[in-house]
Amino acid sequence: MSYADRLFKETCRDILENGTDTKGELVRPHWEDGTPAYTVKKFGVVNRYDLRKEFPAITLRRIALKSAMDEILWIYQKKSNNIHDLNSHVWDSWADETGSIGTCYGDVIRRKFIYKGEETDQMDYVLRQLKENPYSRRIMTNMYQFEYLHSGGLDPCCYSMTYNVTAPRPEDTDRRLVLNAVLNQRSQDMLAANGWNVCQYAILLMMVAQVNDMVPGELVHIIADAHIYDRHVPMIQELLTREEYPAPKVSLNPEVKDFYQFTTQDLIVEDYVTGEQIKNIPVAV
Ligand SMILES: Nc1nc(=O)c2c([nH]1)NC[C@@H]1CN(c3ccc(C(=O)N[C@@H](CCC(=O)O)C(=O)O)cc3)CN21
Ligand SMILES: O=c1ccn([C@H]2C[C@H](O)[C@@H](COP(=O)(O)O)O2)c(=O)[nH]1
Repeated sequence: MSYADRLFKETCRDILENGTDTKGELVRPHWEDGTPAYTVKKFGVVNRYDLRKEFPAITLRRIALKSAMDEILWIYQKKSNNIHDLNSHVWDSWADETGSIGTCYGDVIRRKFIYKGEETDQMDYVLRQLKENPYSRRIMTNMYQFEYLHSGGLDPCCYSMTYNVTAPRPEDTDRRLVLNAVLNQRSQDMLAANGWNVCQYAILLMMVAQVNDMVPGELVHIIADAHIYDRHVPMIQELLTREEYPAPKVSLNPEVKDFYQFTTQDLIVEDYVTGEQIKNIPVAV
């Protein structure tokens, strides 16, 4: 059974049983009808996924893996902040009339800076460090840039990825170096986006590993505020009763050796058996 299902269920149960309620607090998000969107929340959730064992997709309901990858390519490869460059509609509510979500996400990744005399951007910096200096402990992207927050549509939730290379363990038959990462997330909507975010960053780790001829290893997901919105509680309770299936097999077209050449066509998904999709999840804006 999928390990991601177990972790998802454990995290949600923990939030419902031991979390605190924000009801009555001054909360920013609201529902479409203007009602404040309160949550039950848990501070400081840490989930570890080992990509050498299986892909971390929940099977309780289907995660749209190609759309999830498309959004990650939008941020880290196209480095775009315009929803017209995105194939899904998940960001529509946060865009202005030109389609821009402002100075956040891809806009921050795209920004140039000078590193050791050369102009680069955050993603190119990561790719170059992994090639030239793989054992460095300074390989990261960080989208939480205070000087740009005021004109962004939404402060980034998944805001930093720290890449870290380890040697293969004695029992590993694949003797290539292992690429791990810590994903830091300040805020997590468990129903709408937990499964989605985990799969996105697993795919990003797989892409970055492949272009460096490394094995994707552990993804450590650190969530500061893991929450379930009030209107999502019945849907989460129903998900908790669902059957779990084995994790799907997810791989990348092995021909792609350049991070900037990946497309969603290069994602190969096999044996993804899931429970029924939950239609029309209300998203707090
Ligand atoms: N309250 C809230 N929750 C979020 O998850 C969220 C925000 N706000 N603000 C911006 C983005 C948009 N996000 C979203 C919104 C919807 C889906 C969603 O409905 N995903 C569908 C598939 C969508 C598709 O195939 O195009 C799913 O089934 O996972 C995912 C991420 C994550 N973010
Ligand atoms: O990738 C994402 C993007 C957004 N979310 C969720 C987390 C929160 O529920 C909202 C953002 O509201 P804030 O008040 O800015 O925290 O969006 C997510 O889980 N994953």
